[in-house]
Amino acid sequence: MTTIFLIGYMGCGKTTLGAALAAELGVPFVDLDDYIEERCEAPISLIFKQRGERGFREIERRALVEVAASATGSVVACGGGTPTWPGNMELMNGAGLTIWLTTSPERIAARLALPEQKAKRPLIAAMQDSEILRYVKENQARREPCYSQAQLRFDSTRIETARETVATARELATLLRTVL
Ligand SMILES: Nc1ncnc2c1ncn2[C@@H]1O[C@H](COP(=O)(O)OP(=O)(O)O)[C@@H](O)[C@H]1O
Ligand SMILES: O=C(O)C1=C[C@@H](OP(=O)(O)O)[C@@H](O)[C@H](O)C1
Ligand SMILES: [Mg+2]
Repeated sequence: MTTIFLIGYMGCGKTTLGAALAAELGVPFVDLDDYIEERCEAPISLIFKQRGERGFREIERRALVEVAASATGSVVACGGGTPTWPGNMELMNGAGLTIWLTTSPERIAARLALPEQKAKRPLIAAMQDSEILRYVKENQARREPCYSQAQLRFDSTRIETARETVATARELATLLRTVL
């Protein structure tokens, strides 16, 4: 099977749906943030603190190149900002199938405002909950030209529970089996 790259904004469900989709398809799952944390032996928040966003993006680019070459046939959940670095969308579109997972900004903001979600995402960690929705809307709009280079788009706004995630992964797997 071709490698599947899930892209989309922070909190849209790439990691959650990606793991369920890989299980459904019976293929390995790679989360790019987890891969980076293992490689660097440091959490994403510390990498941002020590090297800044630019330093993180350079590490993320190298990780993506490695994963695209080594994890063929896997489902890969990217970080929300992976598509913004020059060449990353071209790399993924050339190496497999890219799927843009979309979810409403309101739902994303509600998920990201949860303390444990906020704490692991340095771009929003210091924000008041009331600032998050505006930031999500503005930042998502800025990133849209990158996300829209995906080959497929899948709206997961209606998924609200873990059980629905599994059902959706099944639906998506069925769809993918017909196109791959
Ligand atoms: N379909 C869903 N229904 C309810 N909550 C979800 C769903 N998908 C994700 N979440 C919640 O939102 C949080 C962020 O999801 P995650 O998969 O980490 O998103 P991403 O990898 O795109 O940032 C998760 O911790 C999870 O609890
Ligand atoms: O959107 C972003 O710039 C980021 C998204 C995060 O991944 P998730 O989209 O899985 O939260 C993580 O890579 C990092 O905090 C930066
Ligand atoms: Mg994730």
